Amino acid sequence: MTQTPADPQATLIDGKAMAARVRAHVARDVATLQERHGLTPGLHVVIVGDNPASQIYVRNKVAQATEAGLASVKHELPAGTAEADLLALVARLNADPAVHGILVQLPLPPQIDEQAVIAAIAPEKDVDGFHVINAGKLATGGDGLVPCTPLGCLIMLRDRLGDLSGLDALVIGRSNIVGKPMAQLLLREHCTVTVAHSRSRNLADLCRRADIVVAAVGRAHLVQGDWIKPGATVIDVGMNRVPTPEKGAGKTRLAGDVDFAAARAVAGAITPVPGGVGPMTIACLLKNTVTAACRQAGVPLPSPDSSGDA
Ligand SMILES: NC(=O)C1=CN([C@@H]2O[C@H](COP(=O)(O)OP(=O)(O)OC[C@H]3O[C@@H](n4cnc5c(N)ncnc54)[C@H](OP(=O)(O)O)[C@@H]3O)[C@@H](O)[C@H]2O)C=CC1
Ligand SMILES: Nc1nc(=O)c2c([nH]1)NC[C@@H]1CN(c3ccc(C(=O)N[C@@H](CCC(=O)O)C(=O)O)cc3)C=[N+]21
Ligand SMILES: [Mg+2]
Repeated sequence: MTQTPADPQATLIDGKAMAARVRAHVARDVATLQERHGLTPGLHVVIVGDNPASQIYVRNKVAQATEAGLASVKHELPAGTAEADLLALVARLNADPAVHGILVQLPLPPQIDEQAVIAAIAPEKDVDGFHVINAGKLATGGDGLVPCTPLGCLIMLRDRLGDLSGLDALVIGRSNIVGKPMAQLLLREHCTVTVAHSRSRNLADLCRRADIVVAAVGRAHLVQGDWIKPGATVIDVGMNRVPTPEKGAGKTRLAGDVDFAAARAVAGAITPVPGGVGPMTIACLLKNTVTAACRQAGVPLPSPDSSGDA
């Protein structure tokens, strides 16, 4: 973990490879459930409108779910869908015993209240872990469904560091879907957790004290290399499209919230973007669907303590 002159670069945390291992594990569990109980976990993904980035994510989610042996269905609704119609679909999926997981892709068009839709999903089918019941369970020590992105980050952290107890963790960002649940998970792991946001002062100093930095902001290169404590573990959740004029007009590339090249020279380990948190998010969605299906069917998880389970 310590940097020596012979090893000046941080270890890359290969989220893509780790996600493939989690998915292989999910696939084994799905096969076991089929064999022992005739149970096929079903994941239904709902997308409203034709945001191209959302279309790609949803296609990847459905394809990876299918490959792992889940029954996966995509529901595509037009951009002008009324809230009542989306709520009616959610109600139908809630009532269908073959549906174990429901994901409504965010963001939703402006005429639809996202909170109302999340609240309408049956908490036991809320594989995003966004429902207030699941958020409340995470905050109070219950075993609800945990949001996929923070869960993926935690699996990577535990793979890298083992026991996280007592470590100083900084989470940058306080959204309900990433920052807050990430902070709750790290607290559950006995870290000393600081949560920073747009009003935080001295972000650089907060960062310099952290053994673990999770950046979930949505601003390319916000976190500078000289903010990183030598040897720290850096998890970059950010997914930012930045222009690459050298590749031609209008071309972009994906970048995280961390100045990767600079941070890599100081950190002990760091996730790349792409190939870090993103693939783990999708793998954890499949994992949550299997967890949800087992609970709904009243059967035990085939392998409860596997693949860096949180
Ligand atoms: N890889 C993956 O699987 C996923 C990636 N993402 C990516 O992660 C990033 C964050 O997503 P999300 O949580 O939904 O974003 P939000 O926009 O909901 O939240 C961003 C957070 O960052 C804070 N913030 C904004 N500017 C600063 C700043 N200058 N300094 C410190 N904090 C700041 C905001 O503070 P305040 O609360 O004060 O406004 C807010 O808490 C995005 O790039 C998103 O694309 C998201 C989900 C999944
Ligand atoms: N209800 C809901 N649940 C979500 O989990 C959800 C959502 N809405 N809305 C959008 C965000 C974003 N998100 C990503 C998942 C995977 C990658 C991913 O696989 N990224 C690849 C690269 C993808 C690319 O190249 O564009 C990577 O980082 O390697 C990215 C982003 C889930 N989200
Ligand atoms: Mg948002």
